[in-house]
Amino acid sequence: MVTLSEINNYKDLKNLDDKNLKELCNSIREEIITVVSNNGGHLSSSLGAVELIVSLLKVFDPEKDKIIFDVGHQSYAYKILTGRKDKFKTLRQWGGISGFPNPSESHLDHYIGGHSSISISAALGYAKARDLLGQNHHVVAVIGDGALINGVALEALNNIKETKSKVILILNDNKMSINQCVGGFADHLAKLSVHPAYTKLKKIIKEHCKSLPKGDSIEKKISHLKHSIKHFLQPANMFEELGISYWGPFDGHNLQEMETIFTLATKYDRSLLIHVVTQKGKGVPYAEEKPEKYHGVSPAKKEKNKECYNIEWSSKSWSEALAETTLNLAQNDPRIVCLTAGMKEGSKLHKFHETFPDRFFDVGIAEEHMLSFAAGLAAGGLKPIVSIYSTFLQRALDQLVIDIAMQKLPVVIAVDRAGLVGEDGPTHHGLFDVCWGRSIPGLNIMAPRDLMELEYMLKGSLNKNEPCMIRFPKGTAPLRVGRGSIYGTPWGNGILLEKGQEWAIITYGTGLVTAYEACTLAREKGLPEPSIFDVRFIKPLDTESIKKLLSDHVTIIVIEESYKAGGLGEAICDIAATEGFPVKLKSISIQDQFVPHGSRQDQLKACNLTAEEVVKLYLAN
Ligand SMILES: Cc1ncc(C[n+]2csc(CCOP(=O)(O)OP(=O)(O)O)c2C)c(N)n1
Ligand SMILES: CC(=O)[C@@H](O)[C@H](O)COP(=O)(O)O
Ligand SMILES: [Mg+2]
Repeated sequence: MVTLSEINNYKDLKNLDDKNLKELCNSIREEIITVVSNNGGHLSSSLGAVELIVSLLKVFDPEKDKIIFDVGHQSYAYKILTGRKDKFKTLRQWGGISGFPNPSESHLDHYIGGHSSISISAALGYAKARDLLGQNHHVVAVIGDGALINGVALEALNNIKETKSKVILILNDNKMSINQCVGGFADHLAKLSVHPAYTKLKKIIKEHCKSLPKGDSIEKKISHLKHSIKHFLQPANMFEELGISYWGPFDGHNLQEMETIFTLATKYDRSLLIHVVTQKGKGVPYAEEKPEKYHGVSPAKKEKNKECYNIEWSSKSWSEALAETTLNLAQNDPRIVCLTAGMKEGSKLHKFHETFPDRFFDVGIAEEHMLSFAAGLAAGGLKPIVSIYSTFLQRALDQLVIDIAMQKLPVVIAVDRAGLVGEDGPTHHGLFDVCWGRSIPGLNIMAPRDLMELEYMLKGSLNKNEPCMIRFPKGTAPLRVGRGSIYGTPWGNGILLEKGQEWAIITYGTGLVTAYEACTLAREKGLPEPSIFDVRFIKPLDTESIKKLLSDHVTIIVIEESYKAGGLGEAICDIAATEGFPVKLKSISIQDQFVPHGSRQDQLKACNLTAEEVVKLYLAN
């Protein structure tokens, strides 16, 4: 029996027959399950793509050919087979290998993964570069049915005919994004999967696939097969209409079938799309049954929130709290509608969907469309709440600026996963929204420090009749941070939570936790305790209160889990410089770097966002 331990890398696949390859696939699955159970990671997609990746690596040579995985959350088998077998146990850990492809990790990762739907564009770029530079290799993009519907992927499909450089697209169709794929494209792919012409074609190909000859006769076989494919491509097919040959659908778990088709694709002279049908979660009954539940698995070791003076933790995540509050508010206001771009699972919006199916819109992975759609809904008189991760909001920056802010439309954007996100790493941190958000005229940006504030800010934003962004992090939400009540603090004002001496911490959101920890540490060390000021509203800023803090303290430390450039620290520096306050102003924020994957604790430490560093900074001259 062949197991992973007998394989060094993909080059060894050449010597394995079908039976051995099947055994190897089982062994790869076992390794993926073992590591993901401990470290967390993207289980269902990776399980579903094992045979696909093994077949790709039998036919293509990644030393020469370029293979680009869309998102890359399905590429664990590729990592294992391309020199990272031993390191795979460090998946997503600090200093270990990334959960996504990354060329800085291996020269066999040809493009960075993390965000979806860019693989066709990247492949087309690689292919055009190859042709203009007179090189000779294959370029393959592997894209899922969920990722395919995004605007970027569709723009790339549209450009293939014009670009005239051959790319091989592999559409991994498992009928799932994170949740079930919905929409016109899903219907089109489903029709292709059952169309009688393709069923007949599949039969012929299966006949051809029974044995793949060597040498000259492969050319004969390919020419025969090509002829058959041409003959049977009659039904309406959007890929064919776009000038891309469509081959499929094939069984994405049938190694022989895929090897033959991929070999044939290498001989074909035009861009083509190979439609393979796979089962998300393949080989593991619980993942097959509930692929959405095992799409992203959390690490076995849960990070605990530290007990801290004046902070009471809840058992809810920020996402759960946002979803619950949205639902409660929607019960009393029929104009409230809720939107997500394929993230119903992570954003915990099931209950809203079930309760108000007509007021819930999952647009699929289509962030740009979602924001313009929300703008239209608001212009039409509704109150849209857009639930989106900070990192994915980057995709729709233009829509936020022009469609929403410039038209002053009352869209509420609930920005989830703001700050460091842990194991998903640099592609998924929400570290930019404050920096670019502050520069957008008329946009209100706020960060609740606890659940009471979240509710207050969501209600207030819905009444404000202006564009509002509410940002909150990944993980558990505090029930209460600092003083119990925010009532009496006017909308837009910051709040002095602790009155200390000599030094003050100015911050928002998760910075409050660090601030309270620093306060506790200062007390333990016999140092003066700081004032703690929560700005609450990052834009517009409560300038008057900040001026008072600047005049009442010798040292000010600004803490923010966001990039320094364009952040709160700079805004306060600006006030201090303009008004000429003779204050020592220091800040701890994210410096000019992409923060690697690992636990959130590892990341906070690496970015100096800890109580120890705050106290150290206070003591430094
Ligand atoms: C721009 C962007 N939006 C959202 C996501 C979150 N996300 C990651 S994988 C995924 C589903 C992708 O579905 P598909 O491409 O079909 O791959 P599958 O998970 O089915 O293997 C989503 C929504 C992302 N990575 N990038
Ligand atoms: C690959 C991807 O983009 C998503 O699956 C993402 O990893 C989800 O993040 P959460 O686990 O924080 O929901
Ligand atoms: Mg899919």
